[in-house]
Amino acid sequence: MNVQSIIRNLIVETPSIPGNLAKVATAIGTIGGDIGDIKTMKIGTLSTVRDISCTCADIAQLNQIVDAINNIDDNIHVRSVSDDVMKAHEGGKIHMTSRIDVRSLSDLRRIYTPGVANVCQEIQRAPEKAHYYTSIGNTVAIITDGTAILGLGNIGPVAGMPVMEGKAVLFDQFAGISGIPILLDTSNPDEVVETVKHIAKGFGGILLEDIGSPHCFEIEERLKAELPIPVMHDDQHGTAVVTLAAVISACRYAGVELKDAVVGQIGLGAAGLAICRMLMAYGVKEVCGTDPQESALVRLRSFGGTVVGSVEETMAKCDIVIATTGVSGLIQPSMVREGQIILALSNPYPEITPEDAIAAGASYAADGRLVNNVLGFPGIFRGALNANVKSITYSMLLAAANAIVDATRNGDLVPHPLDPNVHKSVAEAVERVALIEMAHID
Ligand SMILES: NC(=O)c1ccc[n+]([C@@H]2O[C@H](COP(=O)([O-])OP(=O)(O)OC[C@H]3O[C@@H](n4cnc5c(N)ncnc54)[C@H](O)[C@@H]3O)[C@@H](O)[C@H]2O)c1
Ligand SMILES: O=C(O)C[C@H](O)C(=O)O
Ligand SMILES: [Mg+2]
Repeated sequence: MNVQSIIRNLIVETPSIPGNLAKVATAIGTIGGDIGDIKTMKIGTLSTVRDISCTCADIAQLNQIVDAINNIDDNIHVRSVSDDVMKAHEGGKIHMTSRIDVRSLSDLRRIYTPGVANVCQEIQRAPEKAHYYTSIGNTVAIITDGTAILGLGNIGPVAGMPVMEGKAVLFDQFAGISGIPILLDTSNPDEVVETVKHIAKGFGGILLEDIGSPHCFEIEERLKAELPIPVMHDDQHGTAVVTLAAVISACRYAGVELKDAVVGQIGLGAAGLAICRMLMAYGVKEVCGTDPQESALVRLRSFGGTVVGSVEETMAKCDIVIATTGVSGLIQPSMVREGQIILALSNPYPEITPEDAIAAGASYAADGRLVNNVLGFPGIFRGALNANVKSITYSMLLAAANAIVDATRNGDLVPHPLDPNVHKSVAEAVERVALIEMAHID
């Protein structure tokens, strides 16, 4: 499979006779299409209509697949090709809803004027009660300046909104948290910090998302120091937590002692440097990395990592390679060493596909769809909000990584993101550490 790809839905009509779906699947597979979900839309006496989701390398391959299906025989037809990804985004993916029905005048008076005034005054007298009488304690701002949207680069905050809405959907579904996207039209650290500080009162936590390096480091550090609520840059720490979990599992299966392994990081931006730091905090002795930006190398050295000259050198030297560059196809199969563990985490397209890495000799390989911070950030914030903690610490992040490892089924690198247990386990682990740490401070 090509590193880059498109997803389309084929609406296919076949005679209602056994064996036809197999012919369609064979036609798709022979051209190199990857079948996802198949939904049966209609079973008629004469014909059956199915919606077949298909990942293809590009439009040319999609057209070949359509032709191949239409050429099976005169009774099998592709009725239409739809782009369900675009359709799912029509009107946006999120909507603020009320938790209370307003059916009578007394409902109106209870939840709005005049009843609400008493609640306001109660909070005025005892501000900490806002945590109980408003949604603030369960709401997280998802803040971006649009400078590192996935691996698409600096495409601006508005173009990044679909990603932010996606994070809000995941917050809601996996952790019951309201995520509110906030789009900033500045990347200047002073202005970002000032703006976030001015709006922070309405939120129980701040998730920084797809803010590029190096300005993301200063922004996060200052906000953490200056705000009394949890602040976390997802691309740094959410990613580092999930990556550590995946690496721990891969090493167990491969019989490698992680702490003694040589780990190489290709790309030392927000995600890459945080992964390096997390691995070192875990006890890995040798972490090295490469990046064209001198400032990234200076940072790596300051954290105790060593600099490697190039992608080729990193691939040749390291037992475990983690890539977060945003550059699709950067790792050539010829660079892969026998038995290497390779996590090519760039989204939407990895530095090397897991299939190509395994075919080239890697013992374990994954991309950023599988090893994704979706396994981390919802549970981390759930746990932090439950404990009403002021900040998210390294111990909480390590506990989250261990919880992900414990929730991983034997043979897998990480749990399935739709497994509700993983988010619950991460939340409980973070809350437990948060409560212990708060008890020690008190
Ligand atoms: N799977 C996940 O959960 C996850 C999480 C966060 C980020 N990511 C992905 O990681 C990528 C980077 O994200 P980020 O937030 O760290 O961005 P970033 O802009 O902060 O960092 C990217 C870094 O890669 C470096 N780089 C570019 N080309 C390179 C090359 N040829 N060799 C070595 N280094 C190179 C850049 O100089 C930069 O330092 C994106 O594609 C993003 O989607 C994935
Ligand atoms: O958004 C994702 O899929 C993961 C990560 O936050 C990224 O920026 O790639
Ligand atoms: Mg991101």
